[in-house]
Amino acid sequence: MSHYVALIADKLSTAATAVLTEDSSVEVRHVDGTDRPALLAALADAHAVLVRSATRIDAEALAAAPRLEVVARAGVGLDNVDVPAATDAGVLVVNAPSSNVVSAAEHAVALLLALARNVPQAHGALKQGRWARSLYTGVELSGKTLGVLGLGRIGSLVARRMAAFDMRVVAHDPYATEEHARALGVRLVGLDELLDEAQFLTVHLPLTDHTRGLLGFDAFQRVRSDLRIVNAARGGIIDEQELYAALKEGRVAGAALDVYATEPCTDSALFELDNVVVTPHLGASTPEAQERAGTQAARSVLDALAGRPVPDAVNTPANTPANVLASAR
Ligand SMILES: NC(=O)c1ccc[n+]([C@@H]2O[C@H](COP(=O)([O-])OP(=O)(O)OC[C@H]3O[C@@H](n4cnc5c(N)ncnc54)[C@H](O)[C@@H]3O)[C@@H](O)[C@H]2O)c1
Ligand SMILES: O=C(O)CC[C@@H](O)C(=O)O
Repeated sequence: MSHYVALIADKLSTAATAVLTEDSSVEVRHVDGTDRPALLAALADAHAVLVRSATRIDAEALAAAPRLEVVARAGVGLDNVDVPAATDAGVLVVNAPSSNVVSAAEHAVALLLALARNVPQAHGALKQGRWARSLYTGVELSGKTLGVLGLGRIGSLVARRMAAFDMRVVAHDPYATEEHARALGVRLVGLDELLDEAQFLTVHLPLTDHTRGLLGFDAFQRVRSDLRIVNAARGGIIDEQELYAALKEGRVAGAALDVYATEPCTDSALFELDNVVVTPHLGASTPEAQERAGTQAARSVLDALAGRPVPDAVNTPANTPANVLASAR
């Protein structure tokens, strides 16, 4: 009888382990994927590895994993997995594309509201005994223009929610259809128009070679000075030094960030600015999202190891799950 090792390299919901152990041929092992030597050693025996966003599965990790058949990302973003290298190695990559999108969208909305009304700053001041009412005057959302950069799953959920606040929502996404945008009450615009018009801007792009640094010097030169930016997608999409300069010089009014170019991030010049609200990559951190992400990733692992079709496989169609697994065995 086959024996498979499924390596859990980031903290996943216990429901993920429960799903994996439904199959008696699967042995679950754990490793701290941020401990690189430990990860590389543990990968030597692994047939499957399950990660969130902290563990990097790159060419070096794949080379250390001769038995690997599937990498499962318990979440959306795949910037920590080298998908082309996995495909070359005959390793299937899957994610859980809808598992945490509601949590991520709700967190972006929370950041937007916190930013508009200075909630964290006022909360901090009052807890220190300062009744700072005039210092923390906010702005209304109603009637303001929200720019949504990336009208995919999360961007669309945020657009729908913010339209209910009577915001005028425009979006830039070269792959979104007019029909989809119209159904959300959103107007599709070019990137320059979005940057010119937005009073709030929320980023919902994947981090790729095309989106890295997309919001940098040029973008911050053309935006309105009352712009408030929310980024709950990926840190590298915004150039942090350029954002800092724009905030410091009053070319941008505020920013709320959940994600950073390098994580964990505990020491950033941005943290010194009073018009910056920050959270430590919490977008997907709800029990609801984690249970869905963990169980969906685990089910995909079981499907892959059993040679069944894997609906959430990302390195297809050139490498169908069957072909990828056949070449890996
Ligand atoms: N903070 C968190 O915890 C958290 C949680 C989930 C997802 N995320 C991040 O959010 C990202 C978006 O997630 P999603 O589920 O909405 O993904 P998605 O694939 O559904 O949507 C991304 C959208 O971006 C568009 N896009 C791609 N390149 C673009 C470009 N250059 N300009 C404009 N639009 C472009 C795509 O057409 C797509 O519609 C993920 O890739 C992930 O990195 C973060
Ligand atoms: O694993 C996490 O908690 C973050 C996941 C999130 O950034 C994603 O891309 O799905």
